[in-house]
Amino acid sequence: MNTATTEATRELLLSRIRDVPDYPKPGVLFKDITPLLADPVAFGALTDLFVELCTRHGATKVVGLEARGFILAAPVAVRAGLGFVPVRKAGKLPGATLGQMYELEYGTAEVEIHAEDLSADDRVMVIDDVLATGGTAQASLELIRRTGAQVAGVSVLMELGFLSGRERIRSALAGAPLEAVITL
Ligand SMILES: O=P(O)(O)OC[C@H]1O[C@H](OP(=O)(O)OP(=O)(O)O)[C@H](O)[C@@H]1O
Ligand SMILES: Nc1ncnc2[nH]cnc12
Repeated sequence: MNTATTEATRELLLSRIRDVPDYPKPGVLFKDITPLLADPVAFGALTDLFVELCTRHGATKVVGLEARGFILAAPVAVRAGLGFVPVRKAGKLPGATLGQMYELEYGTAEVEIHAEDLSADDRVMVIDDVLATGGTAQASLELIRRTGAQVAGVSVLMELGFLSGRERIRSALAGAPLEAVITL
């Protein structure tokens, strides 16, 4: 994130993220963004930051990752004047989909996109709350690549650096930027 992200804004956002130990399972420190969503000043400041990144990187579409990514990405798309496209967990989209499996800590999961929602003319900004292991973002980038669209970047509120998601998605980014407002 560049100098336009003031330290005061970062501090405000960080103060609105609640740590919940041992959720959803023992050993996980869950980063709960509901206090941030409940504060219109903080939510508005984060939306402004993401809009600025969409503009800077020339996005034509905003992709949100289910479910918390939907909440953050939708107001960005509206404010930036761009279309919103959901990447959903498998089995939720009614039309013709592309699907991508990915590995979780234990087992596998799958995400899907409506194939007709993106085309080769699009440059896509992917928005989510957390980059952890990078599995969700990596699968989503692969889906976007398969539609023929370009990736303008991935923007997240929080990067959990110790889980090395940045390294995992490096090749899928193909040179596009990963922007994290807060790195922990
Ligand atoms: O980098 P990763 O290890 O893939 O983890 C990050 C993902 O995990 C969380 O979503 P989750 O699947 O818990 O879904 P939710 O937003 O529906 O709660 C988070 O919102 C990211 O999408
Ligand atoms: N620690 C965490 N907190 C919130 N969301 C997450 N997604 C993956 N790891 C997470």
